[in-house]
Amino acid sequence: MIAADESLETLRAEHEALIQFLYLAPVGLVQAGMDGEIVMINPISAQLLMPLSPDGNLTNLFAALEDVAPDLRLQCRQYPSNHGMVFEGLHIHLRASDQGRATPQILSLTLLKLDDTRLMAVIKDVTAEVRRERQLRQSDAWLNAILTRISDYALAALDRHGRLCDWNDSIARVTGFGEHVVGSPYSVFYPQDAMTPEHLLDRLREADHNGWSMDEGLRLRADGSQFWGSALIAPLPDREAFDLDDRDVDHDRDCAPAYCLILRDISDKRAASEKRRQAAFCDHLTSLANRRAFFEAADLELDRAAHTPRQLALVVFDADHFKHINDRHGHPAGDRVLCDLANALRDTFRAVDTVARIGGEEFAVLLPSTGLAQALAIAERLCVAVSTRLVAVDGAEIAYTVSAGVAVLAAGAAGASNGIDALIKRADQALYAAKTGGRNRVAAWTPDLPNHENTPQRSRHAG
Ligand SMILES: Nc1nc2c(ncn2[C@@H]2O[C@H](COP(=O)(O)OP(=O)(O)OP(=O)(O)O)[C@@H](O)[C@H]2O)c(=O)[nH]1
Repeated sequence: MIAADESLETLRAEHEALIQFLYLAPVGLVQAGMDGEIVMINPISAQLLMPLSPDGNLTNLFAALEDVAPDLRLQCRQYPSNHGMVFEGLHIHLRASDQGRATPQILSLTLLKLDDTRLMAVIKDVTAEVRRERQLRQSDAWLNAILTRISDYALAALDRHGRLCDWNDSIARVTGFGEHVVGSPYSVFYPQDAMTPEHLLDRLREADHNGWSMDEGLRLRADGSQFWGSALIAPLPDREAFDLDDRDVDHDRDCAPAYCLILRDISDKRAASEKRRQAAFCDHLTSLANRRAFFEAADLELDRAAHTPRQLALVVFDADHFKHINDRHGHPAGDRVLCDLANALRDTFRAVDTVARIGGEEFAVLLPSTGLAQALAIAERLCVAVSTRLVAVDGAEIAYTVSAGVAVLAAGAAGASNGIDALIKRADQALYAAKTGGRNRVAAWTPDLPNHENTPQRSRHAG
């Protein structure tokens, strides 16, 4: 009897020590059921998750993170084994407006499946770490570019407008273009739609500002075939000083080499780099850009618009009565509808637009250099196209519709704006107007639209 009491006491002490550990652990820990219902949560997790919970009620892990990491539920459901790491160090990007914070925050989430009924989540604030990593990656890319064998590259001189100043064998070797390419903008090496004249100048400005500018993506050969390449642009150290915005015609100075372009065929590295990019920037369900990719693209576009005044349009799309579709056909069927909507978006927008899934059934498209009329027309086209589609799931054919809100940042307004959050808020107000106006429609933001932040119909705290 005494032995039984002692072992019970030991058990209690161990349990107490475990609880103490959970409470004092320097990272957030959450134990949940397979449906996300929270069983145990330590103070750090509560601190990090509470501001995200739509209703302030921290009872379900998936619900708390639904707006900022809509993939979780699906990934857990699809995890093939009865225990193991569902994912490790998933970065969840929170905007300032997600939490009423002054600065954005990045959380790292690791999710372990303990057995068929239990999940354990480890949550950390990695904002500072990620910033440092990003700086290191940029330096790495630059060093790599310098150190790799020069024969892999096409090397070209560009004038201050980004036009090719001369031609050499390396250009022919990598791209197949002949001497006639001299005088063309370097976008001649990019597929149609992948670069606008503004983007071309943006890259030059970024090179002026940062010392270099690098991008990776599909490139074009003279015969029309495409390859996966990187393009590094760096200002020449001994170029004549000039102001890019100075459009005075001075022929000699106009044609003088001002930048070097290093174009590289990295097709053999595409698989590895695509895998890395997909993991970090793609939405797991739809393969569209995820929230992180969207906000990074938005910051870049706003920065560009602040330097070179231009319009920037944002369209937010939201599937109508989606809860009803889930309730009637099941969550997996709902997922299929979301994938169908993603395909429709992909087919409708240009390569220079950023098409992203930014919440569960919410999508956003950023259209650089686009005005209101054009954005409205393309959003309308998408809504009409979707309303005529049927998604076949398990013998049923599901019809669905979407509503859209459009907001445009006027040329010259980027510098004075409160960033992308303000633009999202406007597009959201317009979306709300489209919803209350009957759904399956597009609405544009106007100053008289009500601020719906606290209305119960739409509880969105993201953006
Ligand atoms: N299948 C599926 N459903 C999701 C996902 N993310 C969110 N949802 C569901 O989307 C639904 C959104 O519901 P509500 O916000 O009430 O909006 P709604 O029913 O679309 O109604 P309106 O937006 O007002 O037209 C909820 O039922 C969520 O569970 C997902 O990844 N997959």
